[in-house]
Amino acid sequence: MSFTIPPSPPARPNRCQLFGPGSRPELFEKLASSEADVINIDLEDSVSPADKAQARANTIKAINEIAWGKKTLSVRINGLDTEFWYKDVVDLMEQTNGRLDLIMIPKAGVAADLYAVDALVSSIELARKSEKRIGFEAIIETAMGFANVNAIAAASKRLQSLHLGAADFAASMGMQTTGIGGTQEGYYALPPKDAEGPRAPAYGDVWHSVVSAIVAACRVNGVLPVEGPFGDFSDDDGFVAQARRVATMGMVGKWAIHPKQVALANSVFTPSEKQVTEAREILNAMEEATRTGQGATTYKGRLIDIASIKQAEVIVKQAEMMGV
Ligand SMILES: CC(C)(COP(=O)(O)OP(=O)(O)OC[C@H]1O[C@@H](n2cnc3c(N)ncnc32)[C@H](O)[C@@H]1OP(=O)(O)O)[C@@H](O)C(=O)NCCC(=O)NCCSC(=O)C[C@H](O)C(=O)O
Ligand SMILES: [Mg+2]
Repeated sequence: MSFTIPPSPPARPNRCQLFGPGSRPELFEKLASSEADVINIDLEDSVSPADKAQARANTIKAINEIAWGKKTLSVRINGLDTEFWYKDVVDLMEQTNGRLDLIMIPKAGVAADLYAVDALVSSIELARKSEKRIGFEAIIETAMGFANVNAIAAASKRLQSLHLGAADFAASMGMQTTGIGGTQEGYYALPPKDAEGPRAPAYGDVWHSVVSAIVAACRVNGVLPVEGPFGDFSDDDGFVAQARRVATMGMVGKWAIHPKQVALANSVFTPSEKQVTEAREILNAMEEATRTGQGATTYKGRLIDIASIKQAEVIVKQAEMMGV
């Protein structure tokens, strides 16, 4: 272990974040009554420029009037290159009742993007003598954000989570696809020309490197890593496969852009009974091994050692936080 111990991420469930455009107020009660842990009302790319002011007003009314229960409530503001973002922040903070938990910053490219929003938010909190500190979420969805992900993850004490935005990321990287998340048709390899058997394509995970970079940056800085949207909400199997891949890589949750994706995300990011039982059995086996002076032992025919304790603790801690 390094002498530098990374901070712990926020201890709250973040299995599913359900999005709804601020310009569709008829969805707000449905967001509030969903099973998602986090609700994101969007003022950015799902709202057309002509609707920005109305969407902001709808969102402020909804924050003040709807019973959001125990949900973490977040609003995605407009990008820092627009004329909208400062007013998003000022109006949200000055005209709401303290129920807003997080501000989501899209297309974070450099650490100073978070610094700028932090300065504005801090000034408003000071002026209003607010006891509550607004937290941040930021989206890595540009080549610049990918290149600066470590600095962005360390940029503000307010930062609670970092997200992959697959659609903007693909565009910014110049990727040859219009798919939002999941397996991409063109990203495959073939067996060698002279290999035996049929020459079936093997699809790779085109998001792997950026997911891995986000997870590492988050784990170093005590921030939650979260997977963004999966656009084809008619493809449940594709959603689950993508969610399971990133859960296996260390992400804690995923966005839902349609209500039918909420249960899918919750089921993937809640450890199963089998996983929790196995993790507890590993901890018991290692306790017994330690008692008899061994650092390593076997469990179901495979090696377990002191590192296995840490792996098992990840699952047990998640289960305890989610009450399963
Ligand atoms: C994708 C949608 C536009 C589809 O809307 P709609 O056609 O109304 O869906 P359905 O008819 O299938 O709806 C069935 C029922 O579910 C309710 N509904 C629909 N959507 C939502 C929702 N988001 N939250 C809660 N409830 C919802 C409908 O009202 C129907 O209810 P009922 O009539 O009572 O049965 C729409 O789902 C939508 O707008 N989704 C969110 C879009 C969004 O927020 N996008 C922003 C995030 S993704 C992004 O920005 C990309 C990212 O930044 C990147 O770069 O990757
Ligand atoms: Mg985006």
